[in-house]
Amino acid sequence: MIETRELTKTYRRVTAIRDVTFTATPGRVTGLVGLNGSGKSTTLRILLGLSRATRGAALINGRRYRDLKHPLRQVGAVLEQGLAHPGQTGYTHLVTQALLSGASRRRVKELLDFVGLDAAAAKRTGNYSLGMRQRLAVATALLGEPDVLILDEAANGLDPSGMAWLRELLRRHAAHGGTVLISSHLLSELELVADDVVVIGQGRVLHDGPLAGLIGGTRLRVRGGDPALLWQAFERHGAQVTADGNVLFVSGLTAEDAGDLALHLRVPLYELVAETPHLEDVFLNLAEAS
Ligand SMILES: Nc1ncnc2c1ncn2[C@@H]1O[C@H](COP(=O)(O)OP(=O)(O)OP(=O)(O)O)[C@@H](O)[C@H]1O
Repeated sequence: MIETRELTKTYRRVTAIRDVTFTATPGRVTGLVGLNGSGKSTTLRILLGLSRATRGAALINGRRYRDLKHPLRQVGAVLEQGLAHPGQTGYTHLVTQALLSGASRRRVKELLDFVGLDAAAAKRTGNYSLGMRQRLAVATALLGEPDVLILDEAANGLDPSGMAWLRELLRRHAAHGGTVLISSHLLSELELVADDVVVIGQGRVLHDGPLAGLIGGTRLRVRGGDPALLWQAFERHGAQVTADGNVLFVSGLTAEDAGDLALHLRVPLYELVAETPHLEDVFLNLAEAS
């Protein structure tokens, strides 16, 4: 479980975050989304004890990071700037980190295989691609088998198959009861993995809740032979209807019901599409409204 309460961080004249309050619950993937400079890294760095809050609380499993008894076994973190020394091989880096978290060499080997770096384990990390460095960072985070995972822009540099791999890993971690908090400025990345979303804009929480609630309901886009007749029939069925020329936008009705009604009226349909608003648009609206 991750909790922040009225978390505020001020750098001289800049307030990076103000009164940021949210919870990331076990068993779910929580996405922290915001434009560049909105305060995501600041929030995550405070949670991980890398920066001090000016005010408020940042708790992991009910404690501040510095008060955790076995931090590396409770929290795994993937931060934007990789921690591996470029002269070290992937294997040496993991073995060194394993000593800190009390993990065995067998676990190191398992993880190299798990993140797909088996073949590159003997290469220096300085020669790794960005995607390989991200995979190594994920392996490092998993060393201590922590239940809480915190990832800052972890999908950066991953190709589509790497992204799919990371999504699957995070979903599986949550399915086993783990807590996952992942930040991104790309909403499309989180849309496929997050159960809950915390939207942050200019250091403030703009939305906190299930992803489905943020996206809102699906609406239908309907184009047919007699728009006025369709409009009346849809409204009689309790739907809300708006129009743009001959195209009707209908909410509160399933595509099946709309199709059946049109058939009953013998009005031909040329287009019947269920549209889900894109998260990017929802976010831009929230950011503009703030
Ligand atoms: N050490 C610092 N000194 C002064 N201002 C800072 C410092 N760190 C961050 N800030 C400011 O705080 C605000 C939030 O920055 P932060 O890095 O948390 O945003 P972010 O959402 O993670 O952005 P990005 O996606 O670009 O990493 C920005 O205005 C940034 O310039």
